[in-house]
Amino acid sequence: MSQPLVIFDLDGTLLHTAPDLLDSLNHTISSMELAPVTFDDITYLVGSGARVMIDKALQLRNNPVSAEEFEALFALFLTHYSASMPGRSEPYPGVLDAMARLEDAGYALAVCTNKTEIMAHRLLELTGLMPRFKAVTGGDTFAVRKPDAGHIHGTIDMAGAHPSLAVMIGDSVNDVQAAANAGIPSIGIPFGYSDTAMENLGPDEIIGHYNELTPELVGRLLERV
Ligand SMILES: O=C(O)COP(=O)(O)O
Ligand SMILES: [Mg+2]
Repeated sequence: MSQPLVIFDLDGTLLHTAPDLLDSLNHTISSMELAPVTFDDITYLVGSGARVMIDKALQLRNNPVSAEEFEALFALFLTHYSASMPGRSEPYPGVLDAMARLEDAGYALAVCTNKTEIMAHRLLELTGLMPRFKAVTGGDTFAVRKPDAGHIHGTIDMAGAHPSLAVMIGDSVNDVQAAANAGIPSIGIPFGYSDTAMENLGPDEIIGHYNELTPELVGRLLERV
């Protein structure tokens, strides 16, 4: 029997990355002389990967660009973001203890993020967290990404786990929806980057702090499946 698996989203769930994402995004759009976006825009901008984030920022500033210009902006973002890592990004309060509790209880851990795979790996390497995860998949690892069930199922496969013994933890509609599409339970955290209140997204559980993320809670969710 495979190990039960707890899958974390990355931006806004495992790590508070918004200040660094914002810096790199503003560096990127300033190349087009566009006014910076603000921290309040983050809940709208983050959650579907850097391409969507840049696209939404351009829409906010009413500044459509050609496909070629867009690729140049995306490259500029990746270069700046990669060079700035780990920047000010840090784990949310209590998440490292929660990970340790789950590991001690026999759970394996994985990350399923819409960040590009190379950025997710680099950030987790630089924060020292990479060795903790059986699999880390990004928005470009497979042909599909969250909210598509295939992203979750691909992550579970890579971790050597089984969908009947996996739980997803995330901060946005993409996470809750991907879990529902994949037929696995979800835990929503309300302190990340979502422009819809977590209780309206319908996860199986909501935790207000990582001290509520216990092996007992995950075990209960898995029994319910
Ligand atoms: O960076 C993003 O837009 C999405 O990242 P997440 O899936 O880890 O929340
Ligand atoms: Mg997120």
